[in-house]
Order: sequence, then structure tokens, then C-alpha cells
Amino acid sequence: MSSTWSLPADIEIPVRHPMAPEPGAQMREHWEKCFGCGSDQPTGLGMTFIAGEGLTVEAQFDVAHRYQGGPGVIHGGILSTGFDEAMGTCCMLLANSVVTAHLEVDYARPIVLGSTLKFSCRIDGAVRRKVYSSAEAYVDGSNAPVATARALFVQIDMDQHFKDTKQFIDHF
Ligand SMILES: CCCCCCCCCCCC(=O)SCCNC(=O)CCNC(=O)[C@H](O)C(C)(C)COP(=O)(O)OP(=O)(O)OC[C@H]1O[C@@H](n2cnc3c(N)ncnc32)[C@H](O)[C@@H]1OP(=O)(O)O
Repeated sequence: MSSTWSLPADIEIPVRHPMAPEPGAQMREHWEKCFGCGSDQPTGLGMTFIAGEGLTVEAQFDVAHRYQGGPGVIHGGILSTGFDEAMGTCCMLLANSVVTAHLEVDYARPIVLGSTLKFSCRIDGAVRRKVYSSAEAYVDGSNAPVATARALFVQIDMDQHFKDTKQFIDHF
């Protein structure tokens, strides 16, 4: 790994929200038209999420042929999208809405089309509105991660953040 990523000295471990899904329960999509998780987004990844213990989430999606980058393998941007969505959903264990401020990925192995890509994500800590997360991605039959990622999410006020794009919301 070539990352220079480091966590801030004043980081604290936040409390999982009491209303967060129980460990083992499926976590819902955050927006039905989202490319990562939306059920009303036919070209999207269709990711699914299971809440883990503590501040952890497991996520996955099937690597369809339309996600091809090089011959027979996933496009790197799609893999990064998977991390973004999985780690962002993990932050929802705190029951606040977040957006990605920083995301970095180390690509360790090519990922073959047709694989099921699985993500193990966690919240590493928080400072004010900042939530720090890290994750690894695996494919079946491999104990070593095929990629790793670290990200910073920032908690937002939904009404304020999307005030100029409300016309895209037909219903909640
Ligand atoms: C969809 C909802 C449903 C919930 C969704 C759950 C799953 C979602 C998964 C997909 C998520 C996405 O792809 S979201 C789409 C991609 N991301 C975006 O479009 C975000 C675009 N950026 C922004 O809107 C803005 O820059 C924000 C909101 C990130 C921050 O702006 P702000 O609200 O004005 O706050 P600001 O004061 O600037 O920053 C707050 C703190 O974060 C730090 N900070 C900000 N950016 C960075 C950065 N790149 N690197 C380091 N630190 C940073 C600041 O120094 C500050 O630290 P300190 O002073 O406190 O120390």
C-alpha cells in the first residue's frame, strides 16, 4: 500500500445509533435512484448491505459484464464506487446522512467479471461532522483482499445539501 492516510489525533469512537439495524439485519437503500444501491436504478450496482457488530457493515454486488474495464476485469471506477457506497452505508449506523469528502483505493488484484465482490467496512472514528471509514474487498475463494480503501465522510443536513436539486426527488 502506498497510502499516506492517517487518522487525526483527536479522533473519537462514535456510538452506534440505538435505532440502527440489528447485527445480521439487512440495511435499506438510502435512495431508490442511487447508482450504488437503488432498486429503481436498472443500470446500477444493486448493492446489498448487512449490518455487522459494532460499527461494521458487510456489503456485496455481482460484477456484471457491463462493469468491464480491461478485458474480462472490472473497471477501477466501478470498484471505487462499490467502496464509496459500502463505506457510506456503514456511516449510516450513526443515523446521520453523509457525503463523501475523500476516498482512496489501493487495487491489489484484478477482479474477474462474474465475481461476487464482498466488502468489509467499518467506522474508524469521528471528529465533529467528519466520519472516518476503512474497508477491504474480497472475491470468493480468496482470503487476501483484492482491494482496500479509506475514506472521509462528512455529515450533512439533507435539506440544505440538496436544496438546489429538489426537482430530482419525485417522492420520498
Ligand atoms: C446522500 C445522503 C444519504 C446517505 C448516504 C449514505 C451512502 C452514500 C454513499 C455515496 C456517497 C457519495 O458518493 S456522496 C457524492 C460525492 N460527494 C460529494 O458530492 C460531496 C461534495 N462536497 C461537499 O458537498 C462539501 O465539500 C462537504 C459537504 C463534503 C463539506 O462541506 P461543508 O459542509 O461546507 O463543510 P466543511 O467545513 O468544508 O468541512 C467539514 C470538515 O470536513 C473537512 N473536509 C472537508 N472536505 C475534506 C477533504 N476532502 N479532505 C479532508 N478534510 C475535508 C473540513 O476540513 C472540515 O473539518 P473540521 O474543520 O471539522 O476539522
